[in-house]
Amino acid sequence: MPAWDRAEFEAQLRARGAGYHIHHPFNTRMNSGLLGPEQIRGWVANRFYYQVNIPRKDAAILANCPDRATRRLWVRRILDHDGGEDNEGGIEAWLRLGAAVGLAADDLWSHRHVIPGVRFAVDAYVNFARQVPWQEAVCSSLTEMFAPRIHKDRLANWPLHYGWIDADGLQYFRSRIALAERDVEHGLRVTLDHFTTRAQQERALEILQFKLDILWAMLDAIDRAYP
Ligand SMILES: O=C(O)c1cc(C(=O)O)c2c(n1)C(=O)C(=O)c1cc(C(=O)O)[nH]c1-2
Repeated sequence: MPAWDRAEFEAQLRARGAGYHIHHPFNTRMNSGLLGPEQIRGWVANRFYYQVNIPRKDAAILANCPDRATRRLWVRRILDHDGGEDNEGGIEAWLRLGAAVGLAADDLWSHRHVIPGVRFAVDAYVNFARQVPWQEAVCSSLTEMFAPRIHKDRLANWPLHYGWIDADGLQYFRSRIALAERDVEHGLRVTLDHFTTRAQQERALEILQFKLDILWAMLDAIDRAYP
């Protein structure tokens, strides 16, 4: 099989968006205003486990990457979540989302609401990044290609459907749009440069599918735990 050219390879990656968790029934119900406060709280508390593990995942990629130029760009992702000098960071913003839906900081930090399926899925993502070549872990972050749409949907629909949630709590979603676009630009460049034979390109699609499955499995578990 001949390799795809860059444009076709990128199109193949983007086509996997059909399996993004934006299409999961739980997300569809969330976006249509059909969830109650307990279900929203369950989602926010469980997703916090993802949020706090993203910078650990990114640190694993840094640890495996011998290329200084890549590390310079990648290290920003850790500070995006953990915060830095004049940036509170995404984890702090997620805590404010928690407060807006009625969850105390300790409800989130204690992980007492985290259900097994979410824990296993998130841990699988971090372990993957620890164990594979760094370019493969970079490729697995490319679900972020599809994330700006999901954040924009929440910003548009939550204020309409969930008047009980203080709109200040939605800042996390607002902040992620530009960051996701920046991250994808870099992640896509690494992926298009690294996976060059057709077999490698097929491997990249499998990796992206693995990550899509992690996000999907999280919502399957959440959907079942908060019927
Ligand atoms: O709300 C979402 O649906 C969603 C999805 C994803 C994703 O596609 O992995 C990320 C985020 N949010 C997000 O906020 C985020 O910071 C993030 C980092 C990453 C990653 O894989 O490195 N994905 C995502």
